[in-house]
Amino acid sequence: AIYERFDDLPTQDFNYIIVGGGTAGNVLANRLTEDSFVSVLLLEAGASTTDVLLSEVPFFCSRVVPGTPLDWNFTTTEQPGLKGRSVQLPRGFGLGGSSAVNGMVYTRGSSQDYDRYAYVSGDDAWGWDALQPYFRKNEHFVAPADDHNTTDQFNPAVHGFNGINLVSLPGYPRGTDKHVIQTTTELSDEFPFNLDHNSGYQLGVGWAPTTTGNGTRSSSQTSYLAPEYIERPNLHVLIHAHVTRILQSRKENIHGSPVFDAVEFTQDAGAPPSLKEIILSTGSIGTPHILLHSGIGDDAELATLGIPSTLHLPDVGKNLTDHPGWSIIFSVNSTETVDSVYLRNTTFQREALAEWLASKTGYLTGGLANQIGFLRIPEDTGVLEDEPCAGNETAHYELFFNGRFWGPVPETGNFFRILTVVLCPLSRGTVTINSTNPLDQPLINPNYLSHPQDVAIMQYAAASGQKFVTAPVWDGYILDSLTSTTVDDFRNGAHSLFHPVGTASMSPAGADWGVVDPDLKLKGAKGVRIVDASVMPFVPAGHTQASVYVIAERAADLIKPGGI
Ligand SMILES: Cc1cc2nc3c(=O)[nH]c(=O)nc-3n(C[C@H](O)[C@H](O)[C@H](O)COP(=O)(O)OP(=O)(O)OC[C@H]3O[C@@H](n4cnc5c(N)ncnc54)[C@H](O)[C@@H]3O)c2cc1C
Repeated sequence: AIYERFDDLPTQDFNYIIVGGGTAGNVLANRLTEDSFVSVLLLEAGASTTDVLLSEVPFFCSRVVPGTPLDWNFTTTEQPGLKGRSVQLPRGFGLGGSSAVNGMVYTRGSSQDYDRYAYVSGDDAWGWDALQPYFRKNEHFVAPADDHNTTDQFNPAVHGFNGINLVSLPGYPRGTDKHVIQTTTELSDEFPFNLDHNSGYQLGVGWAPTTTGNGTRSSSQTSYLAPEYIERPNLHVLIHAHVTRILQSRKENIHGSPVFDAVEFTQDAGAPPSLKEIILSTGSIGTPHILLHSGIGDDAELATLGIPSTLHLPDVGKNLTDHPGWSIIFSVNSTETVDSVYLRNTTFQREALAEWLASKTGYLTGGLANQIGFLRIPEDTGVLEDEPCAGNETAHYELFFNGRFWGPVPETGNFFRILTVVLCPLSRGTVTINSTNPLDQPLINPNYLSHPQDVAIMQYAAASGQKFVTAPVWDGYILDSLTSTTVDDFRNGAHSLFHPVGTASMSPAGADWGVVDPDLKLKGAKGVRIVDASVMPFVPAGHTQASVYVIAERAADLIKPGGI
């Protein structure tokens, strides 16, 4: 059940304490409590997010964050690569975590992304083939909200139909669907059609599935904590519990490793013990934040703040990697755009909401975009000095086709937008702290566009987006390009795609770098595992939630007694 106060919990004996009821944390809460003899406490700083309309309605995903009660409201430090701007880095605050506020795009990346995780961590079980059962345990593919024929839009052979998390194809047509798909025929060399990006072979342009089902968002709360699971007597979810540190109630074990066996949090509850393990699932920002305040990080850096070191792990908070994105915008000769159909039409807004509330159908079942492209920069262009991606079938950049203006919509005009994304950035940043108060925000410095090759890829991607709309099908539709593709322009306009990873990265067992071993145990310590986006050593060439779900599904098997 879900509790608001620690004192109301029916027990204080737990086998596992999971910190963070987000994307990964709820998978673990579900899977570990499949064994009725295992007792789990899940601590979440925010509240429940089911029944929050902004989260439930797919179309509202662009409004649910930033700057709402469902957001941690993080901003980055001033970014030299973005002309000194600091940019918003929303993270979901509440059960479901970022899966309750994200853009819902369901992409797994390329098979090579996972094979690189296996190679870098020294554990073949993180490879694409080995993870297939876990993708299927997660995914429950369902028909789109409008029940249209999806034969040419995905390959059922690569999807899971019996998992827990709902995934489906776009549930409402967009005015540019035909244009985007026809471009894959007219400019097939550069923009080939890909029936299913989630097959492991991601290159090309195709339809974009989302974590939706029955016209509604599927978050890790609506799925993994659905009523049949949350009612388990061995699953205890405590909300409004902001964890500040993990603690050692004993000094160290016989091998000299520190044992972390208790957590401190904002409800005045003392420090409940965790009998077997503490699992940190607080995400790429929250996890290093808690570790650093617990004295786990670089000794010297912690000493400058006067935080006593409990474990010298210099890589905590390092290796922060995120996807930068930038939109190119075109004015178009059509009133069938999101701007005209919805954003400026308050009558239709009311009607669409009424339809969604009555039947979970209609315009508001649509997400951000119906199509997406994963593309590579040809070698002979000379743009790239080194291969930044996991392999030669992994995309360097993404084009995300979204029929609306970005930002406050001008009073007149109709627009088509292509979001361009650098998928394998070489820029690296940090999450650090500059205060001893764990309730203060951390310093988040993703160092966007600090590596020259990222800049070159973004420029190529923007030019590629311009090229896309030169296919004959766009004749008479595109009126004007409103964005130039100079480096100055996108340094002024680029932003986060909200995919931070890498701040508690996996490395081989025994390696003197990284933060967790391939079994996700905190290096050099006992009693702590990390299961969230922070453990990924590289950001996958896709949106990150599918990777987080699959990591959590495998982690559950690693954690279960006799786990594989
Ligand atoms: C606005 C936005 C749009 C995105 N769009 C997409 C998309 O379209 N497709 C996609 O694949 N990915 C997308 N992502 C990224 C994706 O959602 C994340 O990579 C993924 O959900 C991260 O999962 P996680 O488990 O690591 O962290 P989260 O899901 O963020 O979970 C962390 C949880 O821990 C809790 N927590 C944190 N600190 C504490 C603490 N100290 N004490 C207690 N609880 C704490 C948080 O409240 C949260 O519930 C988006 C993300 C955002 C924010």
